[in-house]
Amino acid sequence: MDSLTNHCNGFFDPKLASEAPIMNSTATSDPKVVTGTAGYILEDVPHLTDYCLNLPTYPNPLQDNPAYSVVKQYFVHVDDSVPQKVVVHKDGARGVHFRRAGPRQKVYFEPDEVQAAIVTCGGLCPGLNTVIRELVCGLHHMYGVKKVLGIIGGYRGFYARNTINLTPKSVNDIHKRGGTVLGTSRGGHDTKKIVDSIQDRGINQVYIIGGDGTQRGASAIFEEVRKRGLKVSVVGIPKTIDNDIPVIDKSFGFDTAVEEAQRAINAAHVEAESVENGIGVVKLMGRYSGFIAMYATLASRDVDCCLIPESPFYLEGPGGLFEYIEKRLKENGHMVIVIAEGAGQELVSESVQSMSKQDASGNKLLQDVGLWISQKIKDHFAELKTMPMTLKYIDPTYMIRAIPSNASDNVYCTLLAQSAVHGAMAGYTGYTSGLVNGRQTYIPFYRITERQNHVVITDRMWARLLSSTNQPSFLSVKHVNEEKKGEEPSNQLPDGHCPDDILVKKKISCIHPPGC
Ligand SMILES: Nc1ncnc2c1ncn2[C@@H]1O[C@H](COP(=O)(O)OP(=O)(O)OP(=O)(O)O)[C@@H](O)[C@H]1O
Ligand SMILES: O=P(O)(O)OC[C@H]1O[C@](O)(CO)[C@@H](O)[C@@H]1O
Ligand SMILES: [Mg+2]
Repeated sequence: MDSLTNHCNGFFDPKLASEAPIMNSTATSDPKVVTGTAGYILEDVPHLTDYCLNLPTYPNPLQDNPAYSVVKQYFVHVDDSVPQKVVVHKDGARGVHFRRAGPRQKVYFEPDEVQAAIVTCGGLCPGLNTVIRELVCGLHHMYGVKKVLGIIGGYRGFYARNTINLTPKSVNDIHKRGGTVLGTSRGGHDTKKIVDSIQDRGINQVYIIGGDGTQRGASAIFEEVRKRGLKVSVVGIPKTIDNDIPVIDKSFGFDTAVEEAQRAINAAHVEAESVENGIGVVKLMGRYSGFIAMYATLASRDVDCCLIPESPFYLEGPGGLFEYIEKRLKENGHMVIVIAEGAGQELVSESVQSMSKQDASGNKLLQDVGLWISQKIKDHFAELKTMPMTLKYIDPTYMIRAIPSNASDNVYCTLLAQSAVHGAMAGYTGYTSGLVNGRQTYIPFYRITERQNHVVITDRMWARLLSSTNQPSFLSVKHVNEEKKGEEPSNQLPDGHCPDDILVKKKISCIHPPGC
């Protein structure tokens, strides 16, 4: 393999490989922001030509592909962008936009020149294999790219493990399996070693599938690649079962996980309603964000109480959980509680000795809130003596993420993967491929990594949940006002997502038009 094919200049003249790359004026990776009339802002993504001069372009091979040549306007117009907010006021600014994903007229790689690599990092999520499959097939069938490496075992696989060759044949039916055929890991991100490996192997397109931590790692890789002047497109594909990645509509595998959670909730409901004063407790994933618990609750309608990390609750006294459980049992004879793994951690730490351990990636390891709350409820009713009850605790944690993705997630994964490939072939880099308001876009890494997505408990979606379960909000009017005061003003958000458009404005600097 030619180890120089991923150098900006080495592609043309091997002698230049040892020299410093020629950079143009945008060599530092400041955000690329374009402004237009009526408050239009494009938060653009980096391009290889930002730092590699005189790169040759080639006609997109898709123009000769019979499947695509019949499509009117198949190629995306260079000025197409997608608004982050679709609800607007008549006098409001047009706001932040992202570059629309899709194939471009010109590409910056010849098929034979491409050496792609795919890696999966972080926890499992339904759909990982589908994304891998569609990256391989997209590269192969749409662009004629034959060389695709699978990096084994997450980031550390770049420098500590073997790679495998991925072909359309070898990935043909992997989408029917849960997990990731490449394996995954936490920790082990060593930017320099990873980029050394990218350089040594002649990799010039890197597809990095993973959650918030992974995207931070991808951003570091992009910066190092850029610093070294390598012609390497670094592309993130957002994966998170917790739906905690901001900006995007939702993450792939989320619907599958919510659907699978229904089975656990159904079981808890059947168990609970079959005995006198039956209580079913189901613990679902959600380290810092309670989206799975919230959507699983809304979908099921059998849940009487949903507890998530974003909504603090308390057990004893008026308005507390125990009071509500007693009331529900008196009214209905049974109840179901869904609790996200990150809920009530402050309460658990009070009663269980906190170990404050971290996993290999630095994520806080949580106490088992499901077991804890089940025991607390049992103790409460044992003390009460007047109300015998039966509690069944179900923990389907890993079952909801280790399954293959459902049909709609498969389609979603396919579009994500194909968009990622189109972007890399067109020379874009340093971006996450993501769905914004139903459209595929390229989002700069800093927008993905600057914060986590959380359920906003003063938003309509949480209100819908409260009205469907009739559970207490556990919040006083004072709390709600404080919560609202702490938020950035927002009027155009998808329900249940944090406002985030303001955050970035503090960080970005305009580069176009001059003087902006
Ligand atoms: N700030 C960071 N800089 C560089 N690499 C990071 C950073 N944070 C995490 N990583 C790396 O990213 C990989 C995945 O991180 P992590 O285990 O936090 O999972 P994740 O991508 O957030 O996915 P999920 O939380 O959904 O399972 C790990 O290999 C970790 O070392
Ligand atoms: O046990 P593992 O593999 O670290 O994964 C658990 C974590 O992964 C997540 O699903 C995020 O991917 C969290 O909800 C959960 O805390
Ligand atoms: Mg994470």
